Amino acid sequence: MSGETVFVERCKGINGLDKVVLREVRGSSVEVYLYGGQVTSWKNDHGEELLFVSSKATFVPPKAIRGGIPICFPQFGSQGPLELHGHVSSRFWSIDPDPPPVPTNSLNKACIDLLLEHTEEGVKIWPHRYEIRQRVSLRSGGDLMLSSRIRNTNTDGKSFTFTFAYHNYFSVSDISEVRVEGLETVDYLDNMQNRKRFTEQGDAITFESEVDKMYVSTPTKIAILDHEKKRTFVLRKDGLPDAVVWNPWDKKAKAIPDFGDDEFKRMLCVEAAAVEKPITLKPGEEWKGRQELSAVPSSYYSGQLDPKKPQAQQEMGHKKMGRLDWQTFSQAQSEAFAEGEAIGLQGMINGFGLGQSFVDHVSDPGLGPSSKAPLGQLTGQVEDPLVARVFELLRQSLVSPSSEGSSQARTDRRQSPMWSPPLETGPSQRQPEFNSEEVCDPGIASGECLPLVLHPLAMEVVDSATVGVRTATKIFAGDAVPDPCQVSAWVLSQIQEISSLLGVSFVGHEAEAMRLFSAIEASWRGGDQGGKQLQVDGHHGKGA
Ligand SMILES: O=P(O)(O)OC[C@H]1O[C@H](O)[C@H](O)[C@@H](O)[C@@H]1O
Repeated sequence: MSGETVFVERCKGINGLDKVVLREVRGSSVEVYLYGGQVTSWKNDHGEELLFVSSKATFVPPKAIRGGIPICFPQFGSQGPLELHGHVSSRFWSIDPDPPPVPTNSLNKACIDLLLEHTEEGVKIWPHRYEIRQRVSLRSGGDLMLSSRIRNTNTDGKSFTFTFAYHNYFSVSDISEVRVEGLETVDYLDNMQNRKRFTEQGDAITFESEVDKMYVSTPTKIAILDHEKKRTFVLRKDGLPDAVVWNPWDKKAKAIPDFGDDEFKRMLCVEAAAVEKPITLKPGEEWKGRQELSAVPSSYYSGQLDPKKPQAQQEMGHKKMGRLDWQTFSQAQSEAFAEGEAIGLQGMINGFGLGQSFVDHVSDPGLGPSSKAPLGQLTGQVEDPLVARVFELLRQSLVSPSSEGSSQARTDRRQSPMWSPPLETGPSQRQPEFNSEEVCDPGIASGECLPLVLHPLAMEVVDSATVGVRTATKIFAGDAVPDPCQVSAWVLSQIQEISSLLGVSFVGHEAEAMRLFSAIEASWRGGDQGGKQLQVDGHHGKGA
């Protein structure tokens, strides 16, 4: 690959409307129209479109763009006196000249901050003054993050109340092949029955007719599984307690002018929302909400299986994955999570090709003990060979020296050459079969916890030349600085990423860390598990 990636580019889109394109080195991209402040495209590193935009979308103001991610504010749906979904998706946003600071350790290079303020015209319709700041970030693993801040700028002392949604239109292969997980047993208000309240049944949601439901107080994570595409979208949200699920189906589709008659088959809206309990802001107050979207191969998703489906069918779509419970994390991790940084852990795990199988459990921040105590406990059963293998690699790399017997063992390991041959990860070395009874470690089988004693995050800023990679987090020190000719840029970046996202330093564990990530990389490059091949720029450590 030649040429530098332009992470953020402003250009003209359909009908000459201004848009901003975000790119990430591995090839993912996002497009955001200033009209509506609306994301209209999110592509993965294979260039596949992940969002639905109708072929009949007009891209002509004042009509909102049909598809992508419209913002609903100050009113969701028809819940109030305003036009459906409020008015901000038919307004021209600007690029925020004074955006909130980006965290110094952030790995997001592709990010744009948009701003929308009330207009005096608008005040006649909704008598309030406000400011909405929206950050759209394309994270290093290809995840799409939207975060919004809404401020009441009324000067007359009046509070205002609003509802809000990210009206996500996901692109799916065929709606009859899709199911949504995470909303089972959750209460919903059915928009098709005057918002009457029901409780969702215990099964994952599938689609056979029109659906327009507002699920209230949902879990923070919802998965949309597309069997045919073998793709799972994961929606994570914060500050947005509710979720709307909408598909117009055939009849309603025909009645929507900017929507193709058959397009209901290829889309599903699962919207992160605050609708049941409207939010009130006093003058000067600010509300924050955000969502992160990931798209991962379904074969790596650890979602609950539908007990009603025949086993053969389940295996076609979803391999049963291991359950890992990472019960505690360092304080740094908890704090990072609170700051919204740890959510990116998913991107890192996706980088391993594990999709949700670790994230499901790892991303629960837990409440770490003091940072002097073992930082984590990893227990569980591992049923998938690839997950088992990486799990084992992780365990080997992160395992406490004390659990390996003597401090001599640790010293020996530390004196081993920086570049140890990668652990064997070829097909013949993988555990051939795991059944539900088998586990990769006897300690895990008996439910014993493995203490992880990586050091708490060393937040010291070191000179980028010293670490050989661009980072503000101390990862390597002194003689342990790796020779970039010996490990790939991907390995360095993953070490960097896991270090900052987990809130740990690898000092004292450099060789194991490099061995671990190199082995994972080698495994991916060998890729006989249906995992995609890594696409690594500057393989020999030239950096991206
Ligand atoms: O046609 P729109 O204004 O874009 O609204 C499309 C749909 O959005 C939401 O999902 C609402 O719950 C639906 O009631 C509405 O029909």
